[in-house]
Amino acid sequence: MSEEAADADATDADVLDDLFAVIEDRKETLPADSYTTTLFTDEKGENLVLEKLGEETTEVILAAKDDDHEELAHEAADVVYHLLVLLSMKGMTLDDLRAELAERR
Ligand SMILES: N=c1c2ncn([C@@H]3O[C@H](COP(=O)(O)OP(=O)(O)OP(=O)(O)O)[C@@H](O)[C@H]3O)c2ncn1[C@@H]1O[C@H](COP(=O)(O)O)[C@@H](O)[C@H]1O
Repeated sequence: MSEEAADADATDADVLDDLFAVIEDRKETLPADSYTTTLFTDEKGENLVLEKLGEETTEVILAAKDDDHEELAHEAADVVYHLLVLLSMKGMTLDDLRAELAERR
């Protein structure tokens, strides 16, 4: 574990659930000035998410090749955020992801 990760507060353990809850709330309430809202309201929103996943995944690969841990964490977070938005768009939840991962243990 990196020093930065080790320093993270214990409550950060819930960060994925918290982020998914925020995404679900944006989908429900559609506040202005929210990037997430634009993804849910733009008629091309799903395509935007899919394009972002492609772009950010490429950036993950480049950061990994450069062995740039800070950039890798940044780009991986972009991928995870857009992946969670995609799951929400499809009416899925983090539990679907957990169930799939758990089946592989
Ligand atoms: N985790 C994220 C998150 N990750 C990425 N993004 C957005 O996704 C977009 C990615 O586009 P870019 O590729 O241009 O990103 P970039 O980082 O500028 O570019 P690169 O560094 O990847 O090259 C940017 O607009 C980012 O702001 C996110 N936008 C929102 N969130 C979370 O969602 C919550 C709700 O945000 P809003 O909907 O904006 O209120 C926030 O509190 C955050 O926790």
